[in-house]
Amino acid sequence: MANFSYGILTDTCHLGTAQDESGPTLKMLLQRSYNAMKVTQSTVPDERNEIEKMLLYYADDLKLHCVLTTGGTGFSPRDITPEATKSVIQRECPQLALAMALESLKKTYFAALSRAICGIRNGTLIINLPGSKKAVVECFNAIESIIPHAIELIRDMKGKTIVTHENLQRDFSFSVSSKSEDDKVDSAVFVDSIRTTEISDQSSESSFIKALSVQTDNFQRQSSEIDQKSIKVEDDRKEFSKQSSKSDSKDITHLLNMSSSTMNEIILDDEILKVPTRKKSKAEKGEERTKVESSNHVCPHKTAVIGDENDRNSPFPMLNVSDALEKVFSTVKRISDPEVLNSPMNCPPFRASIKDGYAIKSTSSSKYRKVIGFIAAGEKIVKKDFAGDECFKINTGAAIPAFADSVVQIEDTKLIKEKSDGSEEEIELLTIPKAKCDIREIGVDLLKGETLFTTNGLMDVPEKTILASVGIQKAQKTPRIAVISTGDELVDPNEGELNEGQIYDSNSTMLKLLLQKHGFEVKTMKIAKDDYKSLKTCVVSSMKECDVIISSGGVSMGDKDFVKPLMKELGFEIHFGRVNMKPGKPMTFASNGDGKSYFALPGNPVSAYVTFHIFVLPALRFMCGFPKTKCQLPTINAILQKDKYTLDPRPEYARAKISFDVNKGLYYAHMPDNQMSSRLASLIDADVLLHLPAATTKIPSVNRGFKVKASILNLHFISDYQG
Ligand SMILES: Nc1nc2c(c(=O)[nH]1)N[C@H]1C(S)=C(S)[C@@H](COP(=O)(O)OP(=O)(O)OC[C@H]3O[C@@H](n4cnc5c(N)ncnc54)[C@H](O)[C@@H]3O)O[C@H]1N2
Ligand code: MOO
Ligand SMILES: [Mg+2]
Repeated sequence: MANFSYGILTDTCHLGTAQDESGPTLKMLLQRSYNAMKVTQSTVPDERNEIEKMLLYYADDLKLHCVLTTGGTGFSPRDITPEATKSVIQRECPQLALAMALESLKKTYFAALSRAICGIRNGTLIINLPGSKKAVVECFNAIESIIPHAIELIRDMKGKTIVTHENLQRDFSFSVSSKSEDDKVDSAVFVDSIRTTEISDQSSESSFIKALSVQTDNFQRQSSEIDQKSIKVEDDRKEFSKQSSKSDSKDITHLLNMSSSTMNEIILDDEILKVPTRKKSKAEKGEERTKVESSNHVCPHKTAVIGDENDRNSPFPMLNVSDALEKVFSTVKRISDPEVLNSPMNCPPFRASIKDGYAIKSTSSSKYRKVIGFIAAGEKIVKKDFAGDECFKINTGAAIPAFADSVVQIEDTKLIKEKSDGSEEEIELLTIPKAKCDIREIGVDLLKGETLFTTNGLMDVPEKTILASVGIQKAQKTPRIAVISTGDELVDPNEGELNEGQIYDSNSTMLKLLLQKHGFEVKTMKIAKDDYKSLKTCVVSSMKECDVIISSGGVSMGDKDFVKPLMKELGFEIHFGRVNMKPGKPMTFASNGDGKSYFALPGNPVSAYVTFHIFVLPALRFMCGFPKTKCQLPTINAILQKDKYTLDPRPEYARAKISFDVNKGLYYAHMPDNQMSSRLASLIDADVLLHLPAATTKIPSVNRGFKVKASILNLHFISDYQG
C-alpha cells in the first residue's frame, strides 16, 4: 500500500476544556491501519472561516492525500464543520458518509444526529468524522479499507486502482472458468496472482496482461469513474472467450464464487449473462449434512465444482486464498481499541553517571582533586556541597551528587595519593573538565508523560521491556483460544498405547506450540470423538470459555465429518468451506453473532500446519490490533533449485529449505519431492512455504531458476550460507 499523507483537523467546539483525544486516536488509527508516515495534525476553533482556511491549507498548500476532520458535525449552532467542508469541496462523496452512518447506526440511534459529509477538493479527499473518540473509531473502521482506494482513484493511480479495487470487490468477485479443469485453474490463478500483487515476479508477461485484462473488464464495469479503455491482448482474449463461451449456464453457476450475497451476474467478454442463482443445498440451509452426504463419493477431477442436491460435490464454493483471507480480516473483530501509553516517570529519574570516574565541579580550575567519598549505583543522591578541589569517586549508573556538574572518566585521571587503608585520597585530572560531561540527565531516555507506544493486545519484547522500565504491569490482551482435535482414531500421545487403526494426536501439540511460539495462550484443549454429540459437547463448552475455536479434522466429505453441519446448528455463519490451495482445501471459517470465530482446519497434519499459518495466525494478529500488513508471514523471493516440478491444479504451499548466496544476495529454495499433506517430516527443515502457482495448460510445471514468493516460517530461515 502506498504511503499517503494525511491531515487531521480537530474542531475544538466539542472539547470545552477537555483534551483532544479524537485527534491522537485518529493519528494512531492511520498509523496502525496504513503505516501512515506523514500525518499532520492540528486543532481549530469552531469558526467556519478558520476551518475553511485550514482545509484549504491542507488541500492546496500541503496537497495532502486525505484530510479527516473530527468534531463539529452535530446539530448545535456551533457545529459548522460540514458547512465549512461543503464550501471547499468540489465533488461530494455521499456514499462514504452513508457507509459511516450505517455502521454507527448499528451501535446507537444517536448516530442519526451526525451531519458529516465527505468530498473531494482537487487531489484531496476530505472526510468529516464525529467528535467523540468512540465514534471516530467506529466511523473510521467503517471506511478504513476504502480510503486508500478512494485516494488512488482521486489521484488517478490506475495500476494500483485495479489491484485494490479487485481486493475491495472480494464479496462480489468470482473466478470465471471454463469446462476443463486445467483451463478453470488457469483463469482462477490469473485472478489470484494479480490480486496478491506479486504479478511481476511469478507470472509470465502474457499471463500478467491476460490477468490484467480480466481484471480490467470486471473493474471497468463496476466503476464509472475509471477510464473505459480496456487493455486487450487479442490472442489471449480470444482463447479465453472461446473457452468461456463453451460453458453452459449450469457450469457457469458452479464456477461462481458465491462467497457472500447472491451474485447472479457474470461478466464474460463484454456481455452480461444472467445466470440462475443456485438452489441452496441442505447443508447450506443448516440441515444435517449426514442426511445429504452420508454415502458421498466425489470424483477428484471435479473438486472445484459446487454441489447441489442432485450431485455429491461439496456445496461450498472454493475461494482463492486471498479472497478467503480478506473474508477473515473483514469478519474477525479487533479485541481492544488501541491505547496510547504514556510514561508515568522520568527515565532516568535522577541524574546518573554514564561512566565509572569522578563527579566533580567543572567550574573549578584545580587540576588536583581530593577524593571525599565513593558513590555506588543504587545509593541515595549526595546532597552536601563540596569544594572545587574535591570530588567523589562514582560508578556508572550511580546518582550524581547534587552539587556536581560533570564526570571525568577514570581513564582521564591519575591516582596521586592513597590512604593507609588503600582507598584513594587524591587524583589528578588529565583533561580540562566540561560541564555536563558524562551525565545522563533526568528524563533524557523518557520524559514523564511522553508517549511510550500504542498498545495492541500482543506486545513484543521491546514493548514489554519498556513497560518494565517504567514500572507498569499490563496484561496482554489476546483472544481466548480453544484447540480441538477431532477423530475416533486419535490417542493422546501422553496416554496409552495405540490399538489397531489408531494414531497419536499430533495436531493438538502442533497447534498449541505454534500458538505459543507466536505469543498466544491456549485456554482449553480437547479431543472430540467422531460423533456429532461428542463434537457438539466439546464445541459448546469451548464456546463458553473462548473467543476463538481452532479445530482440526472433520471438515471434508466423509460421513463422520460433522464440523460444518455442527457450525450451522450452533448458529455460526460459514464464510467459506473450501479454499483453492494445496494442502488445505477443506479449510473452513465461520463466525457467530457473539463475535466468536471458528477456524476448522483440515485434519491432515501438514494441511493444518499450512492453514494455521495462512489463515489463523494472521487473524489472531489482526484481532490483537496489528495492521493487516503485519499480520501475515513475511515473504521473500527465492529461486527454485529443482529441475522440474509438476504443478498441482491447486496453488500449492510447498515446504522448502532456503540457502543464501552472500555474494549475489539471492535466496535459493530447495524443495523435497515428497510434499504429501500427511507427511509431517516435510516440516522438519522447512524454512519457508513456497507459493507455487496452479498448473495451467501453458505452464504445467516449473523448473530450476523459477522465481517464487516464499513465506518465512522460522526466525532462522536460512539453512545454508554460500559464498
Ligand atoms: N471425497 C473427498 N475426500 C477428501 C477430500 C475431498 O475433497 N473429497 N479432501 C481431502 C483433503 S484435501 C483433506 S486435507 C482431508 C481433510 O479431512 P478432514 O479435515 O475431514 O480430516 P479427517 O478426515 O478427520 O482426517 C484427515 C486425516 O488427518 C488425520 N488426522 C486428523 N486429525 C489428526 C490429528 N489430530 N493428529 C494427527 N492426524 C490427524 C486423520 O487420521 C486422517 O488421516 O480430507 C481429504 N478427503
Ligand atoms: O489439501 Mo488436503 O489439505 O491435501 O490434504
Ligand atoms: Mg474427513
